Amino acid sequence: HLQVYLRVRPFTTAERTERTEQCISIETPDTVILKAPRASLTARHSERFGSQLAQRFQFSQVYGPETTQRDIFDGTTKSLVKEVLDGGNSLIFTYGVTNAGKTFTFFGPDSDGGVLPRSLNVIFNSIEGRNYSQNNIKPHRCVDFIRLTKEQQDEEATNKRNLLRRFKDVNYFYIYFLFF
Ligand SMILES: Nc1ncnc2c1ncn2[C@@H]1O[C@H](COP(=O)(O)OP(=O)(O)OP(=O)(O)O)[C@@H](O)[C@H]1O
Repeated sequence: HLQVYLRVRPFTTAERTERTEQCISIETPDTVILKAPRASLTARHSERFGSQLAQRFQFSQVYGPETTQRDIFDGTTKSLVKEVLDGGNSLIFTYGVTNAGKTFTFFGPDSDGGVLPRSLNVIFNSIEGRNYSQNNIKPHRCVDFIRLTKEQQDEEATNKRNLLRRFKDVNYFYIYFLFF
């Protein structure tokens, strides 16, 4: 079942003027009305031809500028993560013009994470007792997995050891660098 949400981010100080504030209004919890700025080509064009200036758009829910990261997560994503933990599949993606707030909504600043870190928190807090302790399974093409033979498991273990050793060297380098 498809849900389409709209998040309206706050105006920045530079953007906020009487004119821009009139461009968007949240009419009901699931409807917004957009008006083209008076000086824009769209507005001038539509006045000339006498067509409707304001347009109404409907969503499953509209989240206004005062909405917190937690509100967004609780209202849009949390139930999907719970479904995934019960074996279901879910997809969530953001769509919008540049500067609309997609990255902010998805990742968020470190101090106030977006839907991705919040989802991972729920997942990692819920898998205790459910994680697979053996290392004989490897993901294959996103939707499948392969069961490794003993030789393949040894090869994977060697690769992992080599990789971690390389990271350790890098860390030593930074510690050395900071120290002097
Ligand atoms: N809900 C919000 N509250 C406060 N600031 C926000 C909010 N949403 C976005 N911003 C700020 O607005 C700016 C643009 O947001 P962001 O980078 O997330 O846009 P974007 O849609 O990912 O843009 P692009 O497509 O260009 O990557 C950033 O400075 C971000 O911190």
